[in-house]
Amino acid sequence: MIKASLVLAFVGLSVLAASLSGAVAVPFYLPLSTLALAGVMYAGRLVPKFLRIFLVMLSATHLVLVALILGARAGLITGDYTGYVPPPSAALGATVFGAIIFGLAYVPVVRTVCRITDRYLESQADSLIRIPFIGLVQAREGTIGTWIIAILIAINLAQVALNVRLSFFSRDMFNALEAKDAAAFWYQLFVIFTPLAAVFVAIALTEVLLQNVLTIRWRAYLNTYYVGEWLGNGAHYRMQLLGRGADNPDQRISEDLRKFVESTYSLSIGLMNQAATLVSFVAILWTISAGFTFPGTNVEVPGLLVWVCAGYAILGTWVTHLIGRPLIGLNFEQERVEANYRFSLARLREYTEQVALLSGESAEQEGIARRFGQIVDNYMRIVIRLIKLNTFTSAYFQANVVVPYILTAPYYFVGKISLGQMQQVVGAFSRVESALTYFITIYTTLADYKAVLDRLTTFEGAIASAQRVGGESKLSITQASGGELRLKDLDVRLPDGSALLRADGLAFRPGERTLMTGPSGSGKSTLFRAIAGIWPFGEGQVLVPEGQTMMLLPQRPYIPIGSLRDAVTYPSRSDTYTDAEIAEALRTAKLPQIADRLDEERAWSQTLSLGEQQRLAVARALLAKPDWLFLDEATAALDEPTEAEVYRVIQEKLPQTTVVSIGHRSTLAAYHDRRIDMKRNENGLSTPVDLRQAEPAE
Ligand SMILES: Nc1ncnc2c1ncn2[C@@H]1O[C@H](COP(=O)(O)OP(=O)(O)OP(=O)(O)O)[C@@H](O)[C@H]1O
Repeated sequence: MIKASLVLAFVGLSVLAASLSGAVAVPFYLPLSTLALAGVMYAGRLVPKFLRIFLVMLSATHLVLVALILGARAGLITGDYTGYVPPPSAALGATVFGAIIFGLAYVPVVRTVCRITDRYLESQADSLIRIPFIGLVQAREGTIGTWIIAILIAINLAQVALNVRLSFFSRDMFNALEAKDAAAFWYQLFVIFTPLAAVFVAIALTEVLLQNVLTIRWRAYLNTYYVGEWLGNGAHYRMQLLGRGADNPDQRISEDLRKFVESTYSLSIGLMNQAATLVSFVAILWTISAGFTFPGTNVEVPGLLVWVCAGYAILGTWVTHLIGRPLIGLNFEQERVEANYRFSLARLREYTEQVALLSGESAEQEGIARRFGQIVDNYMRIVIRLIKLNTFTSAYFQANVVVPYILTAPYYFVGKISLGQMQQVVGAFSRVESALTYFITIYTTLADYKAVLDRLTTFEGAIASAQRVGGESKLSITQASGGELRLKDLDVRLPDGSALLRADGLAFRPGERTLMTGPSGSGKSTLFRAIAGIWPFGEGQVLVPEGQTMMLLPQRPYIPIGSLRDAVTYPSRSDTYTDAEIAEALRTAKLPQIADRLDEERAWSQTLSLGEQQRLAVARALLAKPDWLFLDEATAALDEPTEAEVYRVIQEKLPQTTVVSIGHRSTLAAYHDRRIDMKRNENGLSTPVDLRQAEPAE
C-alpha cells in the first residue's frame, strides 16, 4: 500500500512537472523536478539497491536535461535543435523509466539478479581504492561498487547525449556540402566535431578502465562470499552426502560467477543505454517525419518513420525469438556436459596410478569418449540452431543498410527534406532500429545469462539445504564436563533414513586407548563421522569433553596442493611450526627420507605411497598434539613392525592424548587397553559391544 502510493506520488509529480514545463511556468519546473527527484530517492529505498542506482541516475539526468532546455530558452545554447527531447518528453521519459524500474523490481529474474548483486552493493567490508589525483581512499566495498556503477551509468548517458549532438553535426555538415558552403563545412568539422570526438574518446577510455575495476572487485567479493558459504558449516560435505542440487560446484564458483558479473554489468547498462538512445532518436525521427504522407496517398501520418522503424524491428525481434528460443536449454546443457567432461579428466589425473594398475585405460578412454560424445551431440544441436538464427539475422542486418535510404529517398526527391536531414534520418533510423533490436543481438547472451542464473540459484539452494540439514539435525554434539566422551541415545542413520547403528551409554575415558573392531560396513567410520560432528543423519547426543581438541585421521589422508611443509601442517598455517619441529615430526613418524624437503612443491598425494601418506598424517598429529586422536584404519597400509613403531611413538610423544582406533588387524589389540566390537543383527542394525579388555581378535 505504502509502496503503491509512493510510486503514484512519483508518477503524479513527474507528470505535473511535465505538463507545467510545456507551458510557460518555468520557475516552477526546477523545484518540482527536484521534488520529484527527492521522491524517487525516497521511494527508491523500496527497490533493490542495484535498481535504485539506475533510478537515481536517470532522475538526475532528467534534471540535467531540464537545465539544458532552460539554458536554451535563456539563449545560452544556440542552434537549430528541433527534435531534441523537449521538456515534456524529458519529464515523461523519466516517469516512464521510473515506472519501468519499479516494475522490474517485481520480475522474478530481475529479483534474483538484484539479490545476488546487492550482496556486493550492501557489503560493509572496509576496502581501499586508488583514485587518480587523490590517492588511496578507504571506504566500504559496497559504497565503492555503488559509486563506480553510478559513474558508469553517467558515462553511458553522456555517450547517448554525444551521439545525439553528433547526429546534428552530421545533418549540418551534409547540408553544407549540398549548399557547397566550404566555410560552414570546415566549421562543422573542426569547431564542432573535433572537440566532441575528443570528449568521446576520453569518456570511452574512462569507461573501459572503470568497467574492469568494477567487474574484478565485484567478482572478488562474490567469490569470497560463495566459497565461504560452500565451505561454511561443512555444507560442501553435506551437499555431497545429500547427492542432490549442485553438480560441479567448482564450475559455479569459478566460471558462473565471472559470467554473472560480466553479463549483469553489460546487460543492465547496455539495456539502459539502448533505452536512452531509443527515446532520444525517436524524438529526432518523429520531428523529421512531420508532414510525411503515407506512400501513394495524401494521408499524413505523424511520426511515420518511427512507426515503420518500430514495425520493422518488432518483426525482426519476433522472428529471432521464434528461432532462437531453444538455445536457452541447449546452452544450459552444454555447460553441464562440459563441466562433467572436465571433472572426469581431473579425476583421472588424480587416480592415474590406480587406473594404470588395473589397466583401466581402455575403460577410461571409453568413458571419456562417451562424455565427449555428449558434448559433440549437444554442440551440433546448438550449431544447427545458430545457423538457422544467423541466416535470418545476417539477412536482416544487410537489409538495415538500405532500408532507411529506400524509406527517405522519395521525400528527398520531392524536396520535403534536405540531404543533411536525409543523412540524419539514416543515422537515427539505424540507432532506433538497433536499440529496438538490441534483444536480437543479445539473444544468445541472454540465454546464456539465464542458464548462469539458474545454476547459481540451484547452487545456493543446495548450500541452503545442506546448511538446513546440519542446522536441523537431531544428532547433537554437546560440550560436557567430566573429561569423558559419551554417546547418549544415539541412532545413526544413512542419508535415506534407514537405521545404521544404535549406541547408548557408551563412554570413552580420557587416557584410555580403545580399539573398535567389527565387520566391514557395520558403521565404524560413520560413528567416527558422527563424533566429529560432520554426519547429520540420525538422532541422539554425543557429549564431547569441554574445551578439548580432536583430530581424526582417515585411512586415506588428504594432502593439499603445495609444498611438503603445507601438507604436514595442514589444516594449520604452515608458519605455525618451525622447520625444525616439522622435520622432527616427520623423522619421528618414520619419514626421515623427506624431512629435509619441506620446500618442495609437487603432487605429494601421487608421489608418496599410501603407507608414507599415513605416516605423514601421523606427523601432523604429532605436531597438532590433539587431546583426542581418532585413527580410522590410519595405519592399515603399514607393515606390522612400522605400525607397532608408529603406535609406540604416538604413546611416547603424545602421552596426554586419548587414542581411539578402528582396525581389522589382530596385532592392533596389543597397543590398546580396551576393545569395542560392532555387532550387527539380522536387520543390519549395528550395536557397539564393550569387550572391556582388549584381546587379540581371532
Ligand atoms: N554417504 C553415504 N551414503 C550412503 N551410504 C553410506 C554413506 N557413507 C557410508 N554409507 C554406508 O554406511 C555403511 C557403513 O559404512 P562405514 O564406512 O561406516 O563402515 P565401516 O564399518 O567403517 O566399514 P569398513 O570396515 O569397511 O571401513 C555402509 O553400508 C556404507 O555403504
